[in-house]
Amino acid sequence: MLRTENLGKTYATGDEALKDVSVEIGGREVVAMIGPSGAGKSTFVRCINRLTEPTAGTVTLDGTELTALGKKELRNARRDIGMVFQEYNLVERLTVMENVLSGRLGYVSTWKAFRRNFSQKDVQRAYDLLELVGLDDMENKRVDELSGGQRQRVGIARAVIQEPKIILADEPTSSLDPETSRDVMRLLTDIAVDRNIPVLINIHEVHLAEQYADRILGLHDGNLVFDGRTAELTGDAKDVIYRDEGMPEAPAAETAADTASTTDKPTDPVPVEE
Ligand SMILES: Nc1ncnc2c1ncn2[C@@H]1O[C@H](COP(=O)(O)OP(=O)(O)OP(=O)(O)O)[C@@H](O)[C@H]1O
Repeated sequence: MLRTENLGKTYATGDEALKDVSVEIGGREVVAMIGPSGAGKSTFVRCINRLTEPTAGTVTLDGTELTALGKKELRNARRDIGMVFQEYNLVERLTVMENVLSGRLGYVSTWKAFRRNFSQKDVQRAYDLLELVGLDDMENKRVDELSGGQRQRVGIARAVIQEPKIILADEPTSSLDPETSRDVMRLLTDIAVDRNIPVLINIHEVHLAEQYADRILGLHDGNLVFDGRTAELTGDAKDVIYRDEGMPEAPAAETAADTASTTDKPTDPVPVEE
């Protein structure tokens, strides 16, 4: 269970990006955080694992108060949080397998990691995950040879191999085309169920949040102005979240036929030019 209490962030510039945000996220729910540009979505996600240091409030994961930890303890605690990034954050010149295994680095000794000496169990886990994300037989490809969707799948496999207690995804679909975005969202929702962990996704596209999330958090100007089941996200609720800003439009290609296959298995991603 992840709990934030009165979480706040004021940047050195004086920007109050997050104000008193208190939420609990647990079970295997998929939670989408939506809101206009600059509402504080990335700040919230990054404050959870202290990639950005909060300036107020607390973050607790399964009883451990992350905001109270020293550097070394925090490094250990971060193993419990799988991160998926907008720009993938992979090591481009390494292979798919090496990138996935790097998710285990927190678990192997520095010496072993230096020699890239992973246990057979970890290697088998990586193979299983590559199959899960639809990248079997691609383990020896260099990441810079992959499409955007394939890279994001590597990023997801790297997060899952940590065996985290929660996955945080910071704009995981922003660099992807609509079809690949849906594949990635479907994969993240499948992982929540299969691994029995919650997934928090910070996302611009409201239609994807509505299609895939169980619960929506709405931020406006650093304030949590909506926290409810996806079905409760009415037009009025969207007006509160997006007041004065305008809601991002769904892409024109987003038709009923496009969305009908959401329960299918993920298909191969469409290559994306980067
Ligand atoms: N490093 C920083 N230093 C100063 N201000 C920052 C910093 N990062 C973010 N901000 C400010 O904090 C506020 C929230 O930014 P944040 O990136 O969290 O919003 P967001 O909802 O994720 O936006 P977007 O959807 O455009 O990515 C904005 O006003 C932004 O300008």
